[in-house]
Amino acid sequence: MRAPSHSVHNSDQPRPRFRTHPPTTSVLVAQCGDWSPRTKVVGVTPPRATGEPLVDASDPTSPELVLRGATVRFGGLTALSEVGLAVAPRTVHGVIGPNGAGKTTLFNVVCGFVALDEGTLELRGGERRRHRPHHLAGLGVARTLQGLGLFDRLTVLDNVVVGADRHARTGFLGSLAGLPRSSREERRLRGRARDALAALDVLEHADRYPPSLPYPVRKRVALARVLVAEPDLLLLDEPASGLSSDEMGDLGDLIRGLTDRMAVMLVEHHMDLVMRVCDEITVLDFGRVIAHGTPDVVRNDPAVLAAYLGEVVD
Ligand SMILES: Nc1ncnc2c1ncn2[C@@H]1O[C@H](COP(=O)(O)OP(=O)(O)OP(=O)(O)O)[C@@H](O)[C@H]1O
Repeated sequence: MRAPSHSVHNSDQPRPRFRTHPPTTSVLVAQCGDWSPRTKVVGVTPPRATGEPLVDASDPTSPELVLRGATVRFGGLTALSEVGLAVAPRTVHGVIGPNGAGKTTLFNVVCGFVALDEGTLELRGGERRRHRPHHLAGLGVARTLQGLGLFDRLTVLDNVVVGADRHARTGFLGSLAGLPRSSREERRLRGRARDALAALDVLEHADRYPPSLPYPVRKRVALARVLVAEPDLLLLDEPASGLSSDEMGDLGDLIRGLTDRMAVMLVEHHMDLVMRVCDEITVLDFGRVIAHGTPDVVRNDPAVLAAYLGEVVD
């Protein structure tokens, strides 16, 4: 790993740009990019490496996700180093950084695919170093995959019913094992799946099979499948890949619309989309947080500009 060419943020010492407040109530009040005019309470000051738990499932204003001192090593390589981050409810929190910065590793930590070597992860289910990926739905977290992961041999509607599993009394695995669902429950889940498809404007394709649909439609179906679980926190991993600029504009509107119901953590390379939709952004480089704040703060941060070495950040 090459040595950082600039100073890095120590998660124990909040950067002077941020207003620091007592934990949990600490907020940045910000106007965000092109999404003004609106003044919204967004963001939670990045937490210190140690301290009292911040996530409180009974408090709708508490963060959905808190990482403290998050460190992951792969052999001799430190992929994440003392990362502190908090995702406020009903906001879009972007995670950006150059190639190899640690974005995917961070995502995988939240999803339970990678365990922390040091530090803690808090979700609504409590503080932990690692949780199992199959517990994610129960913790109110859903994720999209870079690949769409749709079942080709299931109709669009059935693909989305699979995502409603969290709300089923007899889960998808249970039904695979031959446990019957009542017809009432089946109707309820199908109703939910139809609502999710309608919300994403793809209900007309409910009876079709994914391979027969254009890519942008399949992307919406994949999103419907995670939204039907009604997560508190949605993890979006490069959702703009493969979309045209018009489609990206629609996606931006869609992501903003989700904040009525949930928080979104967005890993994305398309800076225009990130700057447009995010309430706040954490910037990683060499596994460390080098900047955090609103799009306007981040896009003008010299450390961010240096990390991108001339890439346009707007
Ligand atoms: N399983 C692994 N084993 C060893 N090294 C890994 C592993 N996963 C990631 N790394 C290394 O950790 C560092 C961070 O990788 P990561 O994929 O998280 O970065 P990224 O920001 O997602 O990059 P990109 O934008 O290119 O996808 C890189 O140096 C990468 O080579």
